[in-house]
Amino acid sequence: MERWVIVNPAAGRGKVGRLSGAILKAARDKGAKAFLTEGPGHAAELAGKAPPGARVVAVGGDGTVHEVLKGLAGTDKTLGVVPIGSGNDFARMLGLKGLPWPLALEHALFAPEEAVDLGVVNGEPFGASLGLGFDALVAKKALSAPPFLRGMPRYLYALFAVLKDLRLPEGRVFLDGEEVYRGPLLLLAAMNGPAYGGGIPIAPMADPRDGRLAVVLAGRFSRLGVVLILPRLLLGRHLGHKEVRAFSGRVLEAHFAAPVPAHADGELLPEAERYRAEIHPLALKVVGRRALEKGPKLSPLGA
Ligand SMILES: Nc1ncnc2c1ncn2[C@@H]1O[C@H](COP(=O)(O)OP(=O)(O)OP(=O)(O)O)[C@@H](O)[C@H]1O
Repeated sequence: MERWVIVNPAAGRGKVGRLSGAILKAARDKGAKAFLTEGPGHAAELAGKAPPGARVVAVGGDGTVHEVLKGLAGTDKTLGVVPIGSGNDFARMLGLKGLPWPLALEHALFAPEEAVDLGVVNGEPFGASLGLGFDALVAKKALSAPPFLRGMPRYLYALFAVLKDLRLPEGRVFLDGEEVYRGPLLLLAAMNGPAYGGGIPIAPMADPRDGRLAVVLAGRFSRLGVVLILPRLLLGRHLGHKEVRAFSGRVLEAHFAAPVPAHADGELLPEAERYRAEIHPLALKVVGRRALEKGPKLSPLGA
């Protein structure tokens, strides 16, 4: 089996760039082919070129994972992850968050594989999360924030800029063909894993192996309502709010009168008036923690 390692030097706010020499060397020493990405889109291109049956390891954050996933989805290649991004929600979903990179690399290259569900939205695969509306708008706004703002201050700037002009789109939401909501929509999340945005537990009940999307819908919210629910959201205690509903299903459709922004694994999608998301049960081969924990011998990762 060929093993490929794809390293995004821009991930982790420069951290991967600083470590990239050591990571490429470690990967090659272990018999893998290792590549440094040259810009957005390159990781997907590389992953697409890996031979059938290959194991392809994404080194970076959720954006890197998302790109590699695009190059692998629908093939028999396996996705491994070395989480060193600023958002590592896919790795969190697989139980790999927090591993030091040398251990994570060893694990991604050699641990047994397992299968998780694969999300697809408007034809594009996603691993952990899909978000429509408010959160995608904040991510979009963050792109145009002043360059001196980085990390959390950048997102806070974007959050308040979006809140200032908050206008909720009217939407219709269908789950497995049945209309489940019609009205103003703050956000709609269709989740494979529990968290997005670097650990925000929007769908604590999500299970990436249940063949279903965990859907969380936030309907009519005022500006103050958004500010007040944020702390609850960060603690995963938002599901009891009267304007928040949770569902689960295989096919989610959302229709709007005008294009609404969306993100998949934190990467912005082309804006659309209609979204169709579906789950493909156990369609993605990954190297997670689970196969190892269930297996006969425990590795040092068990520590
Ligand atoms: N060589 C490169 N130079 C610049 N950007 C790159 C390069 N390779 C990949 N990218 C882009 O880097 C972006 C961020 O990657 P990723 O999400 O993995 O890291 P991150 O640290 O979690 O970043 P962010 O906080 O911006 O999401 C991706 O959107 C990807 O397209």
